[in-house]
Amino acid sequence: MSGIDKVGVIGGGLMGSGITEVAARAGLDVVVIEISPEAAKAAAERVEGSLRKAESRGKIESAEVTAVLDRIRFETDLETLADRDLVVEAASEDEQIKLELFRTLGRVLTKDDAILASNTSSIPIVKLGAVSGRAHHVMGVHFFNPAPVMQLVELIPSLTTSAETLDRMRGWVTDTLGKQPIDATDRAGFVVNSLLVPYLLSAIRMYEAGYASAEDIDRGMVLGCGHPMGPLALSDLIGLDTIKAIGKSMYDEFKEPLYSPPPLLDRMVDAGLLGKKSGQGFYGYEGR
Ligand SMILES: C[C@H](O)CC(=O)SCCNC(=O)CCNC(=O)[C@H](O)C(C)(C)COP(=O)(O)OP(=O)(O)OC[C@H]1O[C@@H](n2cnc3c(N)ncnc32)[C@H](O)[C@@H]1OP(=O)(O)O
Repeated sequence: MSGIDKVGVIGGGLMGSGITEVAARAGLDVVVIEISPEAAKAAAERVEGSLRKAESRGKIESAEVTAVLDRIRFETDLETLADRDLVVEAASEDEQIKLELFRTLGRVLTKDDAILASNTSSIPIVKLGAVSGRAHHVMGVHFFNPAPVMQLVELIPSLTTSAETLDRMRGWVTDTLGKQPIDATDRAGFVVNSLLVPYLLSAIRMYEAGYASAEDIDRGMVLGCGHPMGPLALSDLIGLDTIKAIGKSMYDEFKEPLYSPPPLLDRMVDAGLLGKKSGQGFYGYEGR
């Protein structure tokens, strides 16, 4: 057994709310930290909205929705995480923000063997471990969007993560959450984003160059390759700011031009066109 019963999640955005839902549905007590009461309220609505959708699809009973929601608390003070067995950081993909969080969390957690995990897709885990002062207990645990639906979790130990921490996280992901892990090394992009992000950026470049319409690029990959959604719709789902941040981290690490965010992506992020979460990306989502 992983011995992980009390979980903290930093950030209730797309990924944080999904991870919260997954953990609470597995019967765990979850505290979510947001930056303001307003953001905490939005995170609570996100989790409830997803549970109601699952309920409407017959994936979960109504009584269980209430029980799951009762297992989640939304807070704004990191100190409320003191008694947690595991904290999963799912803040925005910004190295400075994450470093500051790990510095603070390393001090806040009171249990000697408490694990600090990051859902980062591209920031070096070893750096987060170093600033936390408890590097043996720090690793990456990378979920996929939408977390309640996607089966995969990447496990990323750094050079300083202990074997025991990795074993406990593998047990948690497999036995408690019922997800399927793969192991990755601490390199920007890990396994999946190293393959996925250049593909998404290539689709954006193709659209930018006027090769084809967004709809036809997406239909091409859905109908021609059997993907559940096309690359531009998937970019909107992930969030264009997130894709830009991941591409930039990967480019910084490898200097591989395919990872470099194209100008159209920069401009869309500057304009606040972030995809589904902002209501507009390559497609419009108002009222959807
Ligand atoms: C960038 C990051 O670092 C890494 C990433 O996250 S990369 C992104 C990875 N994600 C992807 O590639 C997503 C690709 N897209 C897909 O798989 C699908 O299009 C999708 C799952 C997003 C949506 O599929 P679609 O069929 O249109 O949606 P929907 O019918 O609402 O839901 C799909 C299934 O999930 C279920 N579901 C939805 N919400 C749920 C929830 N909260 N809990 C449980 N099940 C849920 C639905 O009931 C449905 O199940 P069914 O097929 O048995 O009825």
